[in-house]
Amino acid sequence: MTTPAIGHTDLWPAPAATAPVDLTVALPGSKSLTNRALVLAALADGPSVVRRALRSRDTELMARALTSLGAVVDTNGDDWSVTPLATTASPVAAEVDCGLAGTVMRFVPPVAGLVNGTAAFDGDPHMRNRPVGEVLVALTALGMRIDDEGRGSLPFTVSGNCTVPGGTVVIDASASSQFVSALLLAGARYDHGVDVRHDGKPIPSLPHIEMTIAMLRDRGVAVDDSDANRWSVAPGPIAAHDEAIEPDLSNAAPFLALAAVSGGAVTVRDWPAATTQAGDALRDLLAQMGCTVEQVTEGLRVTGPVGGRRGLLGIDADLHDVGELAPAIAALCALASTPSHLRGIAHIRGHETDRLAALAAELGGLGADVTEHPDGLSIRPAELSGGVFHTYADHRMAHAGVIVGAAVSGVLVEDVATTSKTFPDFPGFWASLLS
Ligand SMILES: O=C(O)C1=C[C@@H](OP(=O)(O)O)[C@@H](O)[C@H](O)C1
Ligand SMILES: C=C(OP(=O)(O)O)C(=O)O
Repeated sequence: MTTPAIGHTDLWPAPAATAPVDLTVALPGSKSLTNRALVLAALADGPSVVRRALRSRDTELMARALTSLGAVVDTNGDDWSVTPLATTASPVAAEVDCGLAGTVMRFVPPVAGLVNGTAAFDGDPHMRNRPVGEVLVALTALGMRIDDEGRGSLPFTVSGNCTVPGGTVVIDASASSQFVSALLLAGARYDHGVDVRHDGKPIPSLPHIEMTIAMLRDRGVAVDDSDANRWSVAPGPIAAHDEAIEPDLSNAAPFLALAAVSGGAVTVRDWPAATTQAGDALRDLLAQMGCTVEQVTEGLRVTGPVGGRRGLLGIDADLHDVGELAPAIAALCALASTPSHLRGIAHIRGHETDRLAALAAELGGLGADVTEHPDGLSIRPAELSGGVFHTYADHRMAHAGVIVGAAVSGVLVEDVATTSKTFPDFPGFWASLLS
């Protein structure tokens, strides 16, 4: 496999955890919940509030995208108020910067068909490689006008005329669950709703589709998901709704990993008792790796094994449903005392970078014994040493780098600022915990 191109050169000395930590952290809100809440608020039948919204690059790009289509999103403060799009307003000529946000590139085009005007989509250089063609073909079949010059990727233009016929569409969503979520989020606003069927290899990241369905139902939208690989959204209004955003449980991974590698304890405040977030799987994954995981009054408390990384166990895990956890888990596997096999994650080659190639290259570069497979990684115990950990503009690669750096001295994480995609001032917060 080829190693992705390396873009930035700033090197950040990752702080080491020289003793077992004992920390309680409050984490920023979920990217997935914030961006869904913003899209649904823009399509709703009245004003909504997104409480404790995540303020990060992905969510600010989403707010800007919806604003350019005619919604009003007030991002001052922690609670963001949203006035929905007015479909009869004078024509828009929007330019939508997707950055490197899959949720913006996939969730906003289905909305753009409902406005009067055009929306030109583009993003960061790597965004042109991330898959979106299935969404564009589906939207065309549902009655929207899209011009991508046959590329099936960014850049493309959506021309909307306030109504979308909708109906039945068959897609292959094996590259990303976001293809399905995208069509469901806006589908109630199409004349005939939307009936999405998947035909292809199994869809990854299914909890994210559950999240989409739950949020639609919270807003009074009828969704039939009784058949496998088929979702039907009835046409009708999307009720205005105030949503309190849960902490981002996937972004909890590096913090809980600190407990695992140092043999200390970390409590993440306000861990929800029930959630659709994929990051909730960390409870089970970390327990399998030898950590003690308890729900306490303040939140979720993880205590690392005695001896820290020396007592950390490898894991054989299918991460198909929770691929966004793979970089952090792979970093822990590289520090563990027994072998690991991470499977079912071919799709993460289409994430912010080819994460399997990047993890093999960067963990391997620090001495880890990693074999890259078409759909995963095998990682055997090895002595790691310091060095440069490249991040490929991928926030979760940076998380993997700082996890290794907490356990191994001399790790330099390149472009740690890329964490701003989903976390405000991650390096400042991380360093404050280890100073
Ligand atoms: O819908 C969402 O909010 C997400 C879905 C998943 O995408 P894939 O299905 O492409 O893995 C996940 O990895 C991503 O971080 C967020
Ligand atoms: C895959 C991810 O992001 P995106 O929403 O850009 O797909 C991620 O955050 O791990």
